[in-house]
Amino acid sequence: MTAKAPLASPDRLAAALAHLAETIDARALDGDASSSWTAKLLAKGPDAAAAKVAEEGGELADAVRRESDDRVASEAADVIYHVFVALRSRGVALDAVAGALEARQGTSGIAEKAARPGTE
Ligand SMILES: N=c1c2ncn([C@@H]3O[C@H](COP(=O)(O)OP(=O)(O)OP(=O)(O)O)[C@@H](O)[C@H]3O)c2ncn1[C@@H]1O[C@H](COP(=O)(O)O)[C@@H](O)[C@H]1O
Repeated sequence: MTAKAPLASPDRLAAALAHLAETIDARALDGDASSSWTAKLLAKGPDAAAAKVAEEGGELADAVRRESDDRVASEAADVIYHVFVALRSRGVALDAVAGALEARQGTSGIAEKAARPGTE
């Protein structure tokens, strides 16, 4: 595992994510598909949003494997944007995602997996 800097400014990331979520919400309400990628994607529905999540996820994986740090950050931003659009297209509130993350806080992934029914 490489020893890179941890998240140095969580407030900056939180602010960027909140701004992105608000922009996507605004586009969902009155975006114009001829001038807004978000509105165009939302108009196509959840299947199109899902396809972009899968495509961008693959591009991020490729970047993690063999591209520069800048490319990894850029592809991660693409994934986050398209995940937000996909959630909006399904009408799944970001609060629900926050709740899922909060529920996992303090529980090791290894402990969670071991506690699943049928896991020995
Ligand atoms: N963060 C993003 C963002 N990330 C990626 N994209 C767009 O997502 C599209 C698909 O990205 P790709 O890299 O797959 O582009 P591509 O390979 O040419 O696309 P394909 O031909 O493969 O479909 C491109 O048009 C990108 O510009 C984004 N579009 C918008 N945002 C944010 O959403 C805001 C509102 O954007 P509009 O809705 O377009 O006004 C923007 O100000 C940004 O903050």
